[in-house]
Amino acid sequence: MSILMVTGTSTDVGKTVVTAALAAAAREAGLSVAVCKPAQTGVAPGEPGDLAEVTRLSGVTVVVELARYPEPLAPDTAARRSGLPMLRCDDVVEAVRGLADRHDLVLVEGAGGLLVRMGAEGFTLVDLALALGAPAVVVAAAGLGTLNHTELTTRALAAAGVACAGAVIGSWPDEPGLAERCNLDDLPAVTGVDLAGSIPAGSGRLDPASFAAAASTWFDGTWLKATVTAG
Ligand SMILES: Nc1ncnc2c1ncn2[C@@H]1O[C@H](COP(=O)(O)OP(=O)(O)OP(=O)(O)O)[C@@H](O)[C@H]1O
Ligand SMILES: C[C@H](N)[C@H](N)CCCCCC(=O)O
Ligand SMILES: [Mg+2]
Repeated sequence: MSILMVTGTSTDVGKTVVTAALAAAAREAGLSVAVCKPAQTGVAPGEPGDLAEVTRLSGVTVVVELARYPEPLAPDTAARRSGLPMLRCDDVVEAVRGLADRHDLVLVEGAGGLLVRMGAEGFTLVDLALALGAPAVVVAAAGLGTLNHTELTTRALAAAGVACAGAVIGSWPDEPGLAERCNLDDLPAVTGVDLAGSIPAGSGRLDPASFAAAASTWFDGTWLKATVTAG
């Protein structure tokens, strides 16, 4: 079994779409996959959140959300304002380990960027990754500004002792501009981590069968086999 954390340089950068693509690729490779979204914010009770999108796109149905808060904020802030209980790091670790006992691959999607406070004592995805002994994939934007944001994130992972499994561009434009084209070389150069793939813009709007069939092609094949489908 293996656990892979999915973080990003910020919110709205494509973590959920990348999580769905990784889940679809692993499922297509015959692995049993589970996905955990510890803290969902900005979604009302009963409304579809990130995990509904992961299931819709990848077909993976073993999905676990541990806390949900209505306001679109950092989970600890949203919890305080809602009066709902804060998520606890130990509870997330226990839940993910339980999934890992029963599945080949567990994907854990953070909320927002790497250092967003997810709950009690201000724990972050870094704390979860350390407790689980799991590497993290960093989902990054494609264009101008991503070099700084991505290197900040990979340096924070390195400083904390969390292995970075690679970077993935969450939404690659149909017509990449100058910065996007340069970033394909500059991102691995400045971060020191592999650019493991990129998800074509609009992929989230594909029908599930097309998404699942294409997902594995969006990643470097060697990386995918070593990091994801090896199980
Ligand atoms: N490759 C893509 N194709 C289509 N839509 C995309 C793609 N990447 C991102 N999006 C869209 O951009 C928005 C933000 O993406 P996404 O939900 O994956 O961000 P996120 O990093 O998971 O955010 P959060 O921090 O809330 O979890 C969504 O509406 C999503 O559908
Ligand atoms: C609401 C949003 N979609 C995410 N779920 C939470 C993003 C928190 C970002 C906090 C911050 O970095 O300012
Ligand atoms: Mg998301």
